[in-house]
Amino acid sequence: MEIDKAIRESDDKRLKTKYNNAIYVIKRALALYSIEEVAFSFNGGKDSTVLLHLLRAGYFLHRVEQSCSNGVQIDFPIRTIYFESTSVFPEINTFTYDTSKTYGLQMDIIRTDFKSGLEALLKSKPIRAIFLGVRIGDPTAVGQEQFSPSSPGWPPFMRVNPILDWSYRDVWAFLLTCKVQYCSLYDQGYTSIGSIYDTVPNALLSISSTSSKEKFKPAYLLPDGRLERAGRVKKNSPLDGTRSPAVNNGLDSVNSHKNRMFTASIIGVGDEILFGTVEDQLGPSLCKKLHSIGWMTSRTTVVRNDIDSVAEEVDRCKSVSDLVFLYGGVGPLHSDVTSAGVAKAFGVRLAPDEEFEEFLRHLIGDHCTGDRNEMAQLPEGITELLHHEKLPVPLIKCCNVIVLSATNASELEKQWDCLIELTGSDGFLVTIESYSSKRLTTNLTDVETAQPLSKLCLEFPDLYIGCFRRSRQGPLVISFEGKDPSRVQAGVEALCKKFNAGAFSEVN
Ligand SMILES: Cc1cc2nc3c(=O)[nH]c(=O)nc-3n(C[C@H](O)[C@H](O)[C@H](O)COP(=O)(O)O)c2cc1C
Ligand SMILES: Nc1ncnc2c1ncn2[C@@H]1O[C@H](COP(=O)(O)OP(=O)(O)OP(=O)(O)O)[C@@H](O)[C@H]1O
Ligand SMILES: [Mg+2]
Repeated sequence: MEIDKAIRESDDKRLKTKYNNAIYVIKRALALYSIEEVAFSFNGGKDSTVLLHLLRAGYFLHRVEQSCSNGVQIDFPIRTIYFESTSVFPEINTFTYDTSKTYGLQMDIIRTDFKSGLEALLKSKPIRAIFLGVRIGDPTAVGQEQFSPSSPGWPPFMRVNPILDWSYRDVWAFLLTCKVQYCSLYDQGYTSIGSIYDTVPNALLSISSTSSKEKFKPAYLLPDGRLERAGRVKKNSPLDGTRSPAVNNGLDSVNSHKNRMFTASIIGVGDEILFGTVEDQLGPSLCKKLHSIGWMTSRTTVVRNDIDSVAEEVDRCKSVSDLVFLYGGVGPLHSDVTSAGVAKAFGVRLAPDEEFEEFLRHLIGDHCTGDRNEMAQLPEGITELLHHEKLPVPLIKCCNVIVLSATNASELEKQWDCLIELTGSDGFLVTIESYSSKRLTTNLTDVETAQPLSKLCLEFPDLYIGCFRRSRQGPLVISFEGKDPSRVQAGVEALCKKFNAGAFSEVN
């Protein structure tokens, strides 16, 4: 069988592992369901093309194991379904029909929507399981396993996803190693194909050209598979191939809010801090750093090394803060539960991240191999790696949650500087107008100062006016914080006026 042979002869260890796992899933499905009970959902896309050849190989190997085959090539009896729509690219349509002919597929063409098409199909055929080319990173993959029952509201069948854990790079390694045909659009800069209305070539593959027609490199040259959907245009937005929504990443909204208040929450993960064995340096240090760029820390907490404790706190903070910073509990140990807690808070699972794995391999060496590297498991579909040349391993950002791997103040200093550099003046950690502050001390009693201070707070609602003392007997310190230095000064003067001259002195 030519596919099996091509993989066995290849020296790509990773591809072999992915292939063997996918074949295992296919063989289990063929053992669980009869051939009449399975179907293959094929649409001419790259992922379903990979799946077609895996199914051909898997079916062949299944037959060999059952001693039904003498090794001679057999045809492909798995029912194939294609939902043909009027908005499909003609190249995709032609490729799907041509491939069906080449491999003798029994193809059912369905011209209604997925749900009603499947309802009708399942009524007329004994189908119980459908093979799909869904992969981690596809928006529809969230929450799916290799065997996942169809969603509530859909007709009942088993979704079988043999290439769920394949990356973009794995897909291309397979197609090129097996030298199989794929749709011509992938040689013209398309990296993931939807309908003609929502798909353009991936701008990251554009070659600058002097002629009027823009040229693109082939899909397999995309260096970062996480950007495969950068050629998908957001629904309801005009087609614009030069500025993809995936790359823009919501920065416009940050820019337009440059003058508003930004708030952060800080979560430390560490039983040791709670036991009092270790003194927390990172929380206070982060507060200072955030304050220095004009942010307001609205909450700091320390939670136990326990997935639910982390998840509950992240869930609470992520909706009320612009950014949530987490530190502690990062690594491969049993107590390193931070990633799992973040995943749980967002309702996604942990999945292997190939790119992160590569960084860890460079750092740790080959002690941790491929899929078994627990540290390389990150919240699926929501993780962005923040790269900086000074960081041996990128930082992890899941929506508005940033996981810092620092364990002491100097490591934090470095990671913070990288974050600030990375996000520049208009990124997610936008530097806004910093706080201006003044402090006064006084030997007046609390009782004497209380009422005038309350009034002052009403007169200056734009200032934070706080009081603290370093000892019960020592002087009272009154602090003024605000974005407008002249208002801070006015607040200070207004307080001094309420008392005799010399009642207050300014301190740093
Ligand atoms: C055979 C088949 C089965 C599907 N089953 C489900 C399902 O159980 N639940 C669901 O939410 N979507 C299901 N879908 C829809 C897909 O998740 C997804 O919406 C569709 O592939 C369109 O993807 P696109 O928007 O990226 O083009 C199914 C699609 C196909 C073709
Ligand atoms: N119109 C369709 N007809 C049949 N199956 C479909 C259709 N659209 C999607 N599918 C199934 O869903 C899977 C995932 O679709 P998706 O668009 O993510 O992948 P693809 O089309 O194979 O590749 P690409 O990401 O390059 O578009 C497909 O591999 C296929 O199994
Ligand atoms: Mg597609």
